[in-house]
Amino acid sequence: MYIVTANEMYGIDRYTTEEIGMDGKMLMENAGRAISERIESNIKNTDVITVFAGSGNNGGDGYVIARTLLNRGYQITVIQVVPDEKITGDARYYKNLFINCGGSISITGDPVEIDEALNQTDIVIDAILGIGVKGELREPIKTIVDTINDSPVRVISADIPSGLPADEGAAAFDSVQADYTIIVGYPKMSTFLQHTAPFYGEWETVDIGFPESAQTSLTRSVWTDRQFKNKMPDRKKDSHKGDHGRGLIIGGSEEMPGSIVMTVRAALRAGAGLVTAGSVKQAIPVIASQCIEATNLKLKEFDGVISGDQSIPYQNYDAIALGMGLGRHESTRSIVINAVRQVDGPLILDADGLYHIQHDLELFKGRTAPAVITPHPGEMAMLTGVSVQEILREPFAYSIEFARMYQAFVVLKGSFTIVTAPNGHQSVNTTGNQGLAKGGSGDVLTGIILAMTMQHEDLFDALRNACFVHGKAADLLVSNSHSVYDLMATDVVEGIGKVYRTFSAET
Ligand SMILES: NC(=O)C1=CN([C@@H]2O[C@H](COP(=O)(O)OP(=O)(O)OC[C@H]3O[C@@H](n4cnc5c(N)ncnc54)[C@H](O)[C@@H]3O)[C@@H](O)[C@H]2O)[C@H](O)CC1
Ligand SMILES: [K+]
Repeated sequence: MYIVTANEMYGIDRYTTEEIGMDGKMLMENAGRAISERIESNIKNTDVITVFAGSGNNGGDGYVIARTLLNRGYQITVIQVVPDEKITGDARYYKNLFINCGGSISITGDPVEIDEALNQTDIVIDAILGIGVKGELREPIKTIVDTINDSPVRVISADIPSGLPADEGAAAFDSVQADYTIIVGYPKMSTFLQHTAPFYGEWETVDIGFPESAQTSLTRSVWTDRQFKNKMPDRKKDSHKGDHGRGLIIGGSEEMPGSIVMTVRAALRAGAGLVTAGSVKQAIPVIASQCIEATNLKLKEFDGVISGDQSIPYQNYDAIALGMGLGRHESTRSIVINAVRQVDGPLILDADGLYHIQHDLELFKGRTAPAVITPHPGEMAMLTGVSVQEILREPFAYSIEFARMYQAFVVLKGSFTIVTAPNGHQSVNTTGNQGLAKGGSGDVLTGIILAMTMQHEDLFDALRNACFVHGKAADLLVSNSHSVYDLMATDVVEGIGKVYRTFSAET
């Protein structure tokens, strides 16, 4: 499922009308009808419905919905929140059809009248503004949006909650709070941003007839169950441990032996053939007792942390993960710097590994094998020199800038983790829940990433599948034996098996 910006959506619209030759009116009729079908399956036939229609094509969709539901016997009226001369083009055409079918319209922006209407309404269809919203809401629309939000009525938004920007980047906005949004064509970027996603309520998309060829330039999508299943490599019956990768995980310190344990366990559960944990001698007994399946590599230490002054036989491994529980001691830094310089297979940097590389990012440009960074928004802010708020406001843009500039894969973690490839292609993960907002979750993800990297031919697929498995494990656990309160990172490791069983054709 592709994710679009407003501009990309307008481009698809233009292509469909100008190149394919579909009439704009037909698209609007298709949109209004498809939305009406979904509305019908979400309401009672006794519900009193009010459509709020604005001046643009979103208002036009509103008039198609009003006519469709009126003709199906629903009690439905329209409040047009802009003066009549603003209704032009296709929207005017559909307004006239609604009137010709006996529909009734009141034209008002008066909050008292609107409040009275809301008191007699069960369902609001929000067709005030679509993806054409620009800047702050003007009056009377701003007050109307507040009035709708203050009312207990159920709100169904057409395409996008009115006022909400389709794209990332907006700091402040007023928006209708929808209970349910029926999105036209493709989900917009704001469906997957932490601060804008909640305005959509539940959502789904409707197909209005855009041709497949309209999608060719799109590079941003949601990673789905089906894609996970398609891209998950088969395990051959005659395979042996060497076929599933030999991974090295470097991290841990005397004070923090736990996080590398979670990474190692997750890598093994996720299917890595052989995993070696490289750490200080003080941490190895903990790692060895918690993951008896792993082998250990005792690294030189300095004051309880891994010493930067040593060489590591990276060439013996298929992929390396580095950083969890490493600590921020100056003497550890050159382990990270040297790894970025020397590891000539896939290198995954996480946690303190990212801290140590922050001033030497240029080294990524000299690598011949891929690098993966797995920052949370705070770490991404550190790496890019902007605030966390800025990262959260434009996670797609900051990820793409980093990935392109340093030719690295970026896994920007969050409620919608975004995976970005060096060529700028992006994928959003929608599995996972708030139970994952806990210490250790990132360590587990890194272990899964390491295992997936060694089992997939394509690294972008590996990263997307890793994020999928991590979130899905949490989802399955929360829907069965756990809750978003008690879920721990170690539970998520155990949940990996549930994901594989659920998606495996053999069980
Ligand atoms: N191909 C498609 O995606 C289709 C989309 N449809 C629907 O059309 C809208 C987009 O329509 P558009 O006319 O471009 O924009 P809007 O309806 O969002 O409204 C523009 C309208 O709003 C006024 N306005 C803009 N900003 C503000 C503001 N801050 N305050 C107040 N008023 C504002 C502006 O003056 C314009 O008059 C899309 O979302 C779909 O719902 C088609 O129906 C089918 C094809
Ligand atoms: K809307």
